[in-house]
Amino acid sequence: MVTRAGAGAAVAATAVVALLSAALALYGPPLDAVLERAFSLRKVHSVKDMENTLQLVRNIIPPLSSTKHKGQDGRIGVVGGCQEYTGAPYFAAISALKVGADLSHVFCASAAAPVIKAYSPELIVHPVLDSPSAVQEVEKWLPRLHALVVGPGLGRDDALLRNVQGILEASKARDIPVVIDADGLWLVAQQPALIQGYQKAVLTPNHMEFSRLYDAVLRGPVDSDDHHGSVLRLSRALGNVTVVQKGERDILSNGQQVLVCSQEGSSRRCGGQGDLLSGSLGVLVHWALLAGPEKTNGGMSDLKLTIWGPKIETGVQTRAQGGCGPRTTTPTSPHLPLSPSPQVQPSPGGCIRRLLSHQAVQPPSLPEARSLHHHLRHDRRGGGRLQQALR
Ligand SMILES: NC(=O)C1=CN([C@@H]2O[C@H](COP(=O)(O)OP(=O)(O)OC[C@H]3O[C@@H](n4cnc5c(N)ncnc54)[C@H](O)[C@@H]3O)[C@@H](O)[C@H]2O)[C@@H](O)CC1
Ligand SMILES: Nc1ncnc2c1ncn2[C@@H]1O[C@H](COP(=O)(O)OP(=O)(O)OP(=O)(O)O)[C@@H](O)[C@H]1O
Ligand SMILES: [Mg+2]
Repeated sequence: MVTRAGAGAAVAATAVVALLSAALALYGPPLDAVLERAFSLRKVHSVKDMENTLQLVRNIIPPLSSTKHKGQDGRIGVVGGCQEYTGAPYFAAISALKVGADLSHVFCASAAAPVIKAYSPELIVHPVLDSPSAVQEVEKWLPRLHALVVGPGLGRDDALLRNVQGILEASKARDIPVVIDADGLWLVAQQPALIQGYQKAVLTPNHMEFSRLYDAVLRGPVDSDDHHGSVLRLSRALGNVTVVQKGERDILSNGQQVLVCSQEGSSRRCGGQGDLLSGSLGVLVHWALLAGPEKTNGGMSDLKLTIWGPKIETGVQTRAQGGCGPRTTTPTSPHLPLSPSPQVQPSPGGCIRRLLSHQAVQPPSLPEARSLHHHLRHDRRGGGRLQQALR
């Protein structure tokens, strides 16, 4: 069971800094009291650092206003929930509401529906995923949803996976952003073509899911000496979809840039923390896309920050080189030179939006990507082609 502190820390340790706004949305002021509780088992983070980062995220949070109508700030659908797993879809769907969505739907197998309904009156639970007309049933709702989170608690039943395949196809046809997690990633590993080149897809693999997906797509093991490059390669091989590899440091890439979040989080490794992330991300991806260039200062090249957390990692494309990296790629100080000037400093939403709506380079085809992977693994002399790409 994810404890409150674990949940807060999991949120705060996410790969997508925009999720930090969840800390704000979940707990409201005073933030320092909340962060103190979230990090109570370890030295308390300087709220000042977190505050600076949060300031960047606020740009994409839609303001509350009496002129809005129900659902306007986010209607999110979670596709998952089966006989065995009812917690994961609940965690994902309730996180979407806690972060700030107005409505949260769960499309699950009939056996899971009464259980998830019992967890919360706030969730709109549709027991359709194991129905022969599952795709049509979900398709009816797609015009009313802003984003989907596919996979939490889905399980690996072939019939369910086939239905989810149809739901993904229908979502792509409507240009709906999709966050794919958990057993949704199991499906993508079986059929990478399902999301190939769909740049409004965000994949959120954990360690195991990343290895599985990497092996399925690039036909070889992850290069454990080159995490950044591995995430970049996988993103490129899938046509520049955004990949968020969760871990002690979360590594994100859209096949062009690599972002790293090393913000310290919970040391608990309990089940459900990834579900919190995927549900929260469903809302924030929608908000980041909605925010528009004026709120996220357009493209990557304007971004000064790419690393959120106490350390600057090397190997990240520098800002000068058109990336969103910090002004330097060598560690300059243990702490980020956080000198936000909001009107200049675009929000990390810019990174998210940029990651999601960048003008993609022509990604290599799958065979090309596989041969690049092969060369890189066997061409350790003075930086292979990927290292060139990262410079
Ligand atoms: N309460 C619930 O209903 C929960 C349901 N869950 C669902 O369970 C299904 C399977 O998810 P899992 O995450 O268990 O499956 P994974 O395929 O990610 O994990 C398989 C095995 O790998 C191990 N593993 C995970 N991370 C590892 C790491 N960093 N290093 C080494 N080994 C690692 C795990 O112990 C697990 O036994 C998904 O659909 C997921 O959504 C989980 O989200 C957890 C909570
Ligand atoms: N070793 C670690 N140290 C610190 N934080 C971690 C570590 N591994 C993962 N995290 C953080 O925990 C969160 C969940 O990651 P995790 O790998 O547990 O996902 P998951 O296995 O998909 O979880 P779930 O049980 O919900 O499926 C992420 O935000 C990630 O940043
Ligand atoms: Mg998971």
